[in-house]
Amino acid sequence: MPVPAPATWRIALSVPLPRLFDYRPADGASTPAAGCRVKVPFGSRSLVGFYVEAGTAAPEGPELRTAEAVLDEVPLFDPPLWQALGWAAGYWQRPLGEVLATALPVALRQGEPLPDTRTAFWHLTEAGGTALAGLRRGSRPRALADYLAQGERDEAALAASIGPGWRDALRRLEARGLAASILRVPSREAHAPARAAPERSPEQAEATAAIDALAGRFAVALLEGVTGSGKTEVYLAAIEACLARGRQALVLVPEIGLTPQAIRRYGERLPVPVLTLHSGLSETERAATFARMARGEGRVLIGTRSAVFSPLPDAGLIIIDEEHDGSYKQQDGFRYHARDFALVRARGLGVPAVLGSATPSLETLQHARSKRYAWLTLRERAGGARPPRVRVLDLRSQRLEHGLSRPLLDAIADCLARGEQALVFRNRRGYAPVLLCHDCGWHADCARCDRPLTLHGRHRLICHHCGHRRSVPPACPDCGGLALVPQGAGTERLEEALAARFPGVPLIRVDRETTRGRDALGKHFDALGDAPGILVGTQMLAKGHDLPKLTLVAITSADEGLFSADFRAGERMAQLLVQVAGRAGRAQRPGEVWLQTHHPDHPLLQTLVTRGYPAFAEAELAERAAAGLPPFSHLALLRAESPHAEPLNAFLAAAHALARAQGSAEVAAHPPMPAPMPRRAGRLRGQVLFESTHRPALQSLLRTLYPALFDLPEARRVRWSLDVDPVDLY
Ligand SMILES: Nc1ncnc2c1ncn2[C@@H]1O[C@H](COP(=O)(O)OP(=O)(O)OP(=O)(O)O)[C@@H](O)[C@H]1O
Ligand SMILES: [Zn+2]
Repeated sequence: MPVPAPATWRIALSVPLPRLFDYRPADGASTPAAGCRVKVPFGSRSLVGFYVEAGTAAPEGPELRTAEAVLDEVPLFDPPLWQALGWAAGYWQRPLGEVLATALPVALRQGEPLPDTRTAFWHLTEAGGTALAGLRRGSRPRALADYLAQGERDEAALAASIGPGWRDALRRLEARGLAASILRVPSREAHAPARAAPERSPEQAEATAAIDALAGRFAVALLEGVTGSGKTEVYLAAIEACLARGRQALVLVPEIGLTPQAIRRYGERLPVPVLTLHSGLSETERAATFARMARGEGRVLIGTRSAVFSPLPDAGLIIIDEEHDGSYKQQDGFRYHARDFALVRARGLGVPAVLGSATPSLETLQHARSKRYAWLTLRERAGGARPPRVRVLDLRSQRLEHGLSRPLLDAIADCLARGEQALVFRNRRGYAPVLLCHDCGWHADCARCDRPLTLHGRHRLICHHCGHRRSVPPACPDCGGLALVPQGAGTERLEEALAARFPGVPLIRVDRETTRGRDALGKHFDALGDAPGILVGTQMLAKGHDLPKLTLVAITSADEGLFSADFRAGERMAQLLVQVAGRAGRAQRPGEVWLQTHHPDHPLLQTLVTRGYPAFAEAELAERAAAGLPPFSHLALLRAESPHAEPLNAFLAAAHALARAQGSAEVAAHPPMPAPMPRRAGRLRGQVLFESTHRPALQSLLRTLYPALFDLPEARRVRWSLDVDPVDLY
């Protein structure tokens, strides 16, 4: 008689292997629900994994180890989230355990319990009521007792009312038995918002009504509104309506967009506390936010990319602001796209999603054109502001002072004289992008990347690709000449030149060097205030900022991206130019945009300047359609790198052969190629591109190819990764 195969638990672990792991059930434990965390032995370690399903052990299989403990009674993932994450692992080709771990705050990933999210509420005890009159007038304990006599208060309210020293005073009352606290969940009752909404424009009202009409079912709306058109007002109105229906709202914003100013704006206008999730939070705070959302205590969550994994048990609405923004795509590990995953979640939850942008991605536009998305537009700026006037400055006939032309410098002088602010945009940090020998043409390259080193200050050369640093050589290493000259201008050089030209004028540089850490950007803006001054910086300045005194935007070079090999370079450049230009003249005073270029007749620039982003996007979509590029085809990119050519080529050839052997007529597997940047940090880089007009065909190929790649002996000798829907081909 055959022995019945022993039952096993199949566990997803966060290890780079595309499979589940079998364990014997933990002693005395009943079978957990799918998604519960389980502690299991793995090698010499103990790991936290996720129960997926029951299995049976193969009779001839290896001896199974026993699971150590089940950590959850109820899984941390609710069923729609669990399902969406399973889908994500399949779609973006990543081991389920890694995907599940990514979706959790680190503390929960490591097995901590869902944190207690109750708050201490303080009240006066009976003894406190009696003793109140005897407390010294004007003392802090007395003020505190008077305040508590009005009713129970949480600690935030005490801090706000009493000010510094409140905690000490409270401790003294507590020690004497005059005050006591209880822990409970803050009530969900709505309060009156601190600030009223402005009167909505007819366009804003129309968009709001259209979003409202989608409530209660899955639908996607593209809100295409020119810069400064008041998209945030539309989001706020939609969130209010969602809250009124008793539902939760999730708002995703780009990394740089979640400034304290933006958070305050939502907080002041909504009738509930707003939770946030961003890189500035501690792990404890992240876990608490997760718990608050999971328990339904949190009603509105605003966060960057990873907030898309938040539990939403009462979901009503998902908003993705600046949907075109590159920071929504995770560029390593589990390479998901938060916008796309947000839409998958909305579908699973049966709620509408709103994608907002002044410069929608071509993918999103194509969905709107083909009527899969509702298409809402705001054509006018809010509050009577006018669109900025754009001037193209032909650099071919101009002498440049450190990258700045005379007419531009004059315009900045006029702007300052009017008491207004100017923004000088250059998407290159450092002093100069190249250090050149004037005598022989030698230039300083990174020995590990074969790309020019960027000059920082006057003495340091830094590789922006691998971080390699060295000092400027005293003479040209090739010819011994002493004429080493910086070529081109980065933000540092512009700052120096502007400071020399406009002495005494407040000047603030905004780039990765000067703007690190939480709210560094907000501090820069505060320092500038409303006084006349100049901002000079990189794309950090392009996103969503609203500075009423800013009337002049100077784009010092519009030429990058015009001739790039990357098919998305034009789209990206157009988005960047329109967004940075959109910072000008957002309040009463009209704005002007100066665009310096050596290619004033370039069709891309011409279309953008004379007919705007929508016309540019139409033209670009037509070209993509003709060339069979996304969004009219779908890509997946297999990348690999190695210090040596032989293992790299062997792996790519084997992977390519494997794909060919699977033979899908609908998917093109292009032959192995060097990456657009063929060497980086001393490693050779290559890739195989898969392409299909039929997404399911591509997915079906990847489903078999991905696990098979792990089994290739060649795979062990290289670093490799698979990127589904890559946004850049580097
Ligand atoms: N109906 C309105 N009446 C008056 N002012 C408004 C109205 N709606 C929005 N505003 C103001 O207009 C400015 C621009 O609004 P908002 O920042 O929402 O624009 P946006 O569409 O998000 O722009 P961008 O895409 O450039 O970031 C803000 O200062 C906002 O307070
Ligand atoms: Zn380098």
